[in-house]
Formats: sequence, structure tokens, C-alpha cells
Amino acid sequence: MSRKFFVGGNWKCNGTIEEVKKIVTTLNEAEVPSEDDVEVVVSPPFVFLPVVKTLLRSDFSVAAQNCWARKGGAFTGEVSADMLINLGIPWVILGHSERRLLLNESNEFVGDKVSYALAQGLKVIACVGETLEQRESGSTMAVIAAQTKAIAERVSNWSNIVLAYEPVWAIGTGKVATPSQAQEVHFDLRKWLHDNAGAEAAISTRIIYGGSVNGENCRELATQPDVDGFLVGGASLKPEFIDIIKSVTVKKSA
Ligand SMILES: O=C(CO)COP(=O)(O)O
Repeated sequence: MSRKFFVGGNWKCNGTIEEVKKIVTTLNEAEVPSEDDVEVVVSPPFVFLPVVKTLLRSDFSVAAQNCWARKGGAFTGEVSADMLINLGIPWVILGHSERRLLLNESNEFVGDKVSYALAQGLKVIACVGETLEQRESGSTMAVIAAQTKAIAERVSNWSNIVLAYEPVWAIGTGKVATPSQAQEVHFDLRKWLHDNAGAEAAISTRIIYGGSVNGENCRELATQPDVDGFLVGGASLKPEFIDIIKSVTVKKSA
């Protein structure tokens, strides 16, 4: 079976309303491959989600960058999965390393969020990845396995999850993983899924790469058999995001 190429744009905590509208206009005017070949999802900050959802072309979709781990209530500052569903937001990014590291989100907390979000009907981009120190000490796969296990223990159906492998050392650093480094981890993660979540999850779950992806380096990364797309930070705010979407054509001919 073939997994549909997936390109996500994580805008993080960036942009004014004017800048956001400009990015949406650029995306709306771009000629890109059909949604039969590539799924495109952009993730603005919460406050811009409704306007982006309204203005964005209908073949692209939107994601929130986080949501709360259970039903709403007395949780000041949080946004619940139920609210996202209520607004027609289909996707949410969970477990991003910036939240794991800056806000001390544990593997278990991320697992709880993924489980609750899926149960409410959201689709989830779940992020995993090791720090430089962990890579250098040889624990890359152990770290990623523990992060993924906390999700696998709480979820039985993987059909609405996209796994994003985002090595922390590659995020925002300009230090992209080499195609073989990305392929190696994606292959191992798929094998882990096979052994721990079943053959179906391993075959059909898209594993996308994130960390300093740009309009140039995306093409060779896209040729790797277990790289099913990208989660893009900085470059998703620029017109080169369109080149990254177009890297699906390299994938198809690989
Ligand atoms: O964190 C990322 C996407 O979620 C990647 O960020 P950069 O593409 O800016 O390195």
C-alpha cells in the first residue's frame, strides 16, 4: 500500500494578522500537486486558527499546535480538543519538543493528550525525537521508543496519527539530518510500530521528518523509502514551503 505524502507547516508562535493573511494568500495562489498525492496541513497559533481556516484554500487543512489532555473546565489558558472539533479544526500537533522541553511535558502527558484528542475525533501529528546529547550517547532509538510507547499504550487505532520524527538538534538550527540519518530512524520506528502496535500500524502510519527542512534539502530526503513527508517550521512561513509541497513529485518518481 502507499502512504499519502504529508506536508505540515508549523508556524509556531509567529506572525501578525497581516503576515498570516499574506502567507495564506501566497499558499492560495500557488500551483501544487493534487490533494490525491499530497496532504497539506498548516498550523497557525490558536488565535489565528479561525481566520486561517476561513481564508485557506479548501484542498489544504489546518492544525492546532496543542490541546488539553482531557475535557475542558477549570484549566486557565488551555484549549480543549472538544473546542477544536466544535470549530471544525481537524488536526492537532502534540508532543512537540519545544513543549516537551520548555514546558516539561512528559511522555505520559503527551500520550494522554493524543488519546483524548483522537477520542474526540481529531487527527494527531505526534512528535518524537532525541536531543544531541541523547544521540551522542547512543540512545536515539531508546528515547523515541519510550516516547512512542507512551502513545501506543493509550491508543489502539493508529489510522488518525501521523508520527513526526523531529531530532531536537535539527530544529531551528539549520543542521538538517542527512537523508540516511532520517531513513535509519524512520525505518527503526516503523519496525518498532510493527512489533508493538501491529503490522497494519507499521505499514500505514505516515512517518514524517522535521528539523531544518527547506526548499533545497527536502528533495533528497523525500526519496528515502520511510520518509512520508515533512513537518516544517521556519520554511513554512516562506514561499519555499511550496517547493517542499512539490517534493512529492520526487517521492513519486523515487
Ligand atoms: O520544529 C519544527 C517543526 O515542528 C521544525 O522547525 P524548523 O523547520 O524551523 O527547524
